[in-house]
Amino acid sequence: MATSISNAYEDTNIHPNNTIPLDFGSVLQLPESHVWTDDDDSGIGRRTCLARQPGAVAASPPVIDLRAPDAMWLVGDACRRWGVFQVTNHGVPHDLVEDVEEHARRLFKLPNDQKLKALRAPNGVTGYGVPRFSPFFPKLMWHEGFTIAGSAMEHAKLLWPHHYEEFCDAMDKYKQKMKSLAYNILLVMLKALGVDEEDREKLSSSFLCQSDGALQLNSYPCCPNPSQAIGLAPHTDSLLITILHQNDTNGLQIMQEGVGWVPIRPTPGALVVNIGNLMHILSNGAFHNMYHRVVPNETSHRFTIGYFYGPPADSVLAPLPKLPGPPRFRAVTVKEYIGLKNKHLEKGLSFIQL
Ligand SMILES: C=C1C[C@]23C[C@H]1CC[C@H]2[C@@]12CCC[C@@](C)(C(=O)O1)[C@H]2[C@@H]3C(=O)O
Ligand SMILES: O=C(O)CCC(=O)C(=O)O
Ligand SMILES: [Fe+2]
Repeated sequence: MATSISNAYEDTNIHPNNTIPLDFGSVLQLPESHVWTDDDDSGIGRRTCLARQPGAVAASPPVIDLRAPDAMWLVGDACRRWGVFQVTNHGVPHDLVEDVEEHARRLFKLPNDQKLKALRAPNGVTGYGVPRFSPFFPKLMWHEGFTIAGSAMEHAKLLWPHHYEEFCDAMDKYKQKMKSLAYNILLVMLKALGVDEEDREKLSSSFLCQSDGALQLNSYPCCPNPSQAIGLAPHTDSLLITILHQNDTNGLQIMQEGVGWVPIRPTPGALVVNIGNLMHILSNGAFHNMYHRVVPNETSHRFTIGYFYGPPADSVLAPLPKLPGPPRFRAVTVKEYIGLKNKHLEKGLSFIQL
């Protein structure tokens, strides 16, 4: 039977995740379990920012109209320079995005004991819980999430026994829209890498047409002491690309070497697109492997919806042929790579470097 992207994540947890999210509504101050200090690898101490000339406008990743005539060039430049950009004119209906965000708010507003009924299994993918990579860190993140790999129905029934359909329908509709948008963005990226039509056809039939994605609903509640907390610890995403809707609350930051943490401010109607490890490998390192984190805030609840797009677990990935320079990575199956990432986190990539 054909594999899917979620097969790459099942049973690859080296560190089973038995932690449950804090009941955020019940705490008035930051619990010790959630206090991060400079050496907790949260990047909290890494506030290095070059002194900018007064009045200099800080550079930030571009907002690209996907229907603009020079979209392909802009996407390629952003992938090389930043590894992230925002897109408008993406074709995902605004009311669908709003509807999915409203369902996420409804889910996270449920009482803590109700949410825990849909807890993700320690070696599972779908369900409610702390970030999957939490076991790598000594402290807990100011975050609760709900992952949907495949159907959400089983877990949604636990949350809303009598009316789970509307949640599942909205998520399915959104996933379908994300899948076609991600496919189109991947084709633009391949063109930007100089891959000719014949090779694009081959890649499309070999793994792109079978690629799909998982949804991650993220909630970062208001935090009593945000300077000592972290919403999501610094990381890179593992798959090809991530497409992220963020509500109107800031929090996402990317690490720009030599500058420090650069905010990606929400642009109404835009979606954030970032390069994952598999796209970094496919581009032979040309597209930047974007390191990012989320910082919480005191007064506004941040919600985001991430769509993680990748090929089936048994797909073999390697740097595309005909790219300039010698290959920098060996061939790897998606399942093997995810296994390396789940065991070694960011060091996983070094195991396939040539
Ligand atoms: C399909 C995916 C992609 C996941 C796992 C699963 C669902 C949630 C994604 C994240 C989201 C938070 C960072 C990360 C590193 C994490 O721990 O969970 C991501 C991970 C990956 O990019 O590998
Ligand atoms: O919520 C955000 O702003 C970013 C989420 C993220 O990086 C992730 O889910 O991988
Ligand atoms: Fe991420």
